[in-house]
Amino acid sequence: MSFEPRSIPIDPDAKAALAAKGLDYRLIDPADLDALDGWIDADHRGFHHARPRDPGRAYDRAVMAERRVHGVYDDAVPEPRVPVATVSSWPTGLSVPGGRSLDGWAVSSVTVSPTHRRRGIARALMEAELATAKRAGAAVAMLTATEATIYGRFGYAPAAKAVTVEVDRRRAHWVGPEAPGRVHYVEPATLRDQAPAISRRAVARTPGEIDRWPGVLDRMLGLVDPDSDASRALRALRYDDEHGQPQGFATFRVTREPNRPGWVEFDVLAAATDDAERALWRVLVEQDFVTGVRGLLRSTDEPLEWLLEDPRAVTVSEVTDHLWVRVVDPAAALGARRYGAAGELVLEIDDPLGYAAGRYTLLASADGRAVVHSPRPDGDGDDGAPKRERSRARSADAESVPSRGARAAARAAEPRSIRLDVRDLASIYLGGVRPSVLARAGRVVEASPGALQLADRMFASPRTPHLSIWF
Ligand SMILES: CC(=O)SCCNC(=O)CCNC(=O)[C@H](O)C(C)(C)COP(=O)(O)OP(=O)(O)OC[C@H]1O[C@@H](n2cnc3c(N)ncnc32)[C@H](O)[C@@H]1OP(=O)(O)O
Repeated sequence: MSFEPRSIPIDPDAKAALAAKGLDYRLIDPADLDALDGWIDADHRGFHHARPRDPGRAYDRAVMAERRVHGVYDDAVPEPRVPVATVSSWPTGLSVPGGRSLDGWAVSSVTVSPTHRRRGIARALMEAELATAKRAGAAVAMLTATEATIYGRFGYAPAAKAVTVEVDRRRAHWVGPEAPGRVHYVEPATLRDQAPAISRRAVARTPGEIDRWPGVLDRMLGLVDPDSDASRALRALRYDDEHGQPQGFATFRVTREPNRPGWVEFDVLAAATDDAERALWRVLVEQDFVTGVRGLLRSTDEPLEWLLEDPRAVTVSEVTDHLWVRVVDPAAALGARRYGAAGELVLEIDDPLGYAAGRYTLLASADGRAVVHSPRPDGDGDDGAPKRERSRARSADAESVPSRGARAAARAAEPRSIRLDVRDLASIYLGGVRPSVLARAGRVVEASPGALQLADRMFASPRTPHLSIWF
């Protein structure tokens, strides 16, 4: 999905709702630098950051020029050029199981000034973003959240987790295979040309990752403000495969007191291959004169403990809901991913805001591809599934049914169905949690026997979903 995000008109409902509170909801023209700088100041203040200065401000201006940036203005404040609320958004791909990229709508920079909080400003902004996502043709909206209690009311739910991984250096004895390629130290600036392609491939193979926006790799590589202390402390590693092709990179810092062993800290490890992932981990954990290694925003499913003689050298903490997803077009979202098992499953989705409500029939074949049928607009109850697709999916699904009689019964039966809220759909969508776990929590309801077991098998993802950046 690539288009000018500012081409969509401003949401009239939010404009009217905020005008009724004496506030002006505006879409900012990035060429109006005074307005953009006021917005950037409000965004920094809203997240309790220090006032921005160059070159960070120049970076923010460049990033926001690619986005849809809204501010909410109150003429009664002493500095009316600084908005009392902010939000930014942009179209971007979300990797889904099977390797495809789903059209998504990323939402970020949601702040409301403490002087204007709890008057429904964030609600107006968030509802407008959903309407805009729908107009943009996105299948999902998505965000990363400061607090886990804010976004459920708008239909978002955790879809991919992230963890902090710590490794005790003294116990980190490598027993994993040798990678066929080599890891090199490189200057971060030399990665500028290679990082985007490696990163694209790493994103594509991991459900839950979103496309990297222009400029973010410069920030990761410390190139936005290369003379700052933080950037100068950054070291970069690159893995080249046995043919000399770059397949992964990582950046890290060592924090230490004088004459004391330090800690290796990193939050960037992008690997397009398993060899690259292993080799980079190895160099990170096998450093001398360090106490340990701390990797931030890592997967819940890192292979690391299986690569060390002592798996207890690895500890996992700060397990967080990281990627939040809100399904706005279930047919497009469900049709984009591959499924872990063939079958026919009906999803009866409840959505208080209406976007995803309805009955969706998911027909997955043995190769994992699926077609999705939703009710016809005339509401005659026929899901419109072509008979040929239905019988193919059913017969593949019936392979596990033992007897001929049972197979016939299964074929004659109504398709299996589950009932769930749009938030639960978001949580099972990438395979981050099994539908049966949400059923145990009293959220997903098995509407016909065997439906949960089928749903568990279908929604399973061969690779655990993971998002390794904040956005
Ligand atoms: C995607 C991102 O950008 S994540 C970043 C979120 N922003 C921050 O954390 C910055 C600091 N916080 C803030 O700026 C504000 O507190 C915001 C943006 C979270 C909320 O703004 P407000 O305008 O006060 O929210 P608003 O009045 O519209 O509240 C809407 C609903 O959310 C609830 N709510 C708002 N903030 C919170 C919160 N921090 N925790 C729990 N519930 C909240 C309100 O109670 C209200 O509930 P209801 O309508 O169901 O009764």
